[in-house]
Amino acid sequence: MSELVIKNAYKAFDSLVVVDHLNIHIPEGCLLTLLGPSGCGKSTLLRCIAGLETLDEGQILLGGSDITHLRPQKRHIAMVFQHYALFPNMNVVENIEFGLKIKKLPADVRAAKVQKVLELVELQSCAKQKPASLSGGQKQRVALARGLVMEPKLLLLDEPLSALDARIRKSLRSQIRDIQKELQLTTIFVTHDQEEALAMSDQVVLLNQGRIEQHTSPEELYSRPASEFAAGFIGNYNMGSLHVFRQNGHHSPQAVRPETIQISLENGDIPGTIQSRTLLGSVVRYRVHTAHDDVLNVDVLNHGQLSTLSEGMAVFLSIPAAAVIALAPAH
Ligand SMILES: Nc1ncnc2c1ncn2[C@@H]1O[C@H](COP(=O)(O)OP(=O)(O)OP(=O)(O)O)[C@@H](O)[C@H]1O
Repeated sequence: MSELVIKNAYKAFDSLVVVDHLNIHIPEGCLLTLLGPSGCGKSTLLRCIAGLETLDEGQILLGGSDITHLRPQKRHIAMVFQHYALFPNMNVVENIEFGLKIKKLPADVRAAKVQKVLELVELQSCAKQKPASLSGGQKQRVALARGLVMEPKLLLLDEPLSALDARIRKSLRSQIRDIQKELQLTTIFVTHDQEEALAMSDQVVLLNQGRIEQHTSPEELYSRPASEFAAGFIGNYNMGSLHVFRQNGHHSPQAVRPETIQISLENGDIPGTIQSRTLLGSVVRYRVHTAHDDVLNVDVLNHGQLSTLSEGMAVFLSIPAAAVIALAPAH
């Protein structure tokens, strides 16, 4: 069993509270993403779990054992950082093998383990290359392999894709997810990128100033954000003091996703005028100025007549009641 339980974790730097009495349970084999804006405490929490920082209060249990005060080397945790920190004078195999040598494993055992992870990260063809001759994505796969070869109980990934270009990011994120699923490895992934969080995770914890704003599935976080902060961070919600919400008798904060608003040339509840049209790839986003002086973002799929409307056109919008989400106010 390698479930992770974080109990009442608290960490402050002088008067700055960075991890504020957090409780998180991560089941075995789960990939949980810590998501949140810069400075919300994601990396600090991760570093406390790895043993690179100490908690001021609270407890961390891994597979039922209390690891709160163990040295990092004793925790059976692997960590991959944004910057790969590979040994430049060692080739790929030597980099991956390093931790096994420290553990004084026999050469044949080391070789078999290294071979296995080389295949897992698909780097067999680069085995003898030095880091300087590798691409960013390959270096990050070596860093991952170096962690995996130690057969950790927990994998910590601290923004491992941030330094890579968009195309490599996407392919490496699905490769990491595949490997994590194959090994059934309990994993915490840190990012401030909502798309990455939604694409990769079993569960997401959205952090705001060291506290949990919402802990849920990616689907739920996207479709049912619980608070103004969550809706502001995820997706492109229409929010704020919109007339359309007030006229429906809603006085608490509300949000509605751009793709749930229906747009029509003939009929609908809310007349308006197209202010701008932006092509986002598979989706076209219209900004529509309504007769009630709201400005709403409306997304339509990029095909058919409704994706080719132009600025200044008169349209009608309809918002299904079920698409309107009630939010808790920001604290
Ligand atoms: N060793 C330290 N000493 C003092 N303050 C620190 C230390 N480490 C982090 N902090 C502060 O704690 C806060 C949280 O930092 P942390 O790196 O955990 O945030 P983060 O959510 O990971 O942000 P980012 O996405 O920018 O990495 C920040 O205000 C940071 O300046």
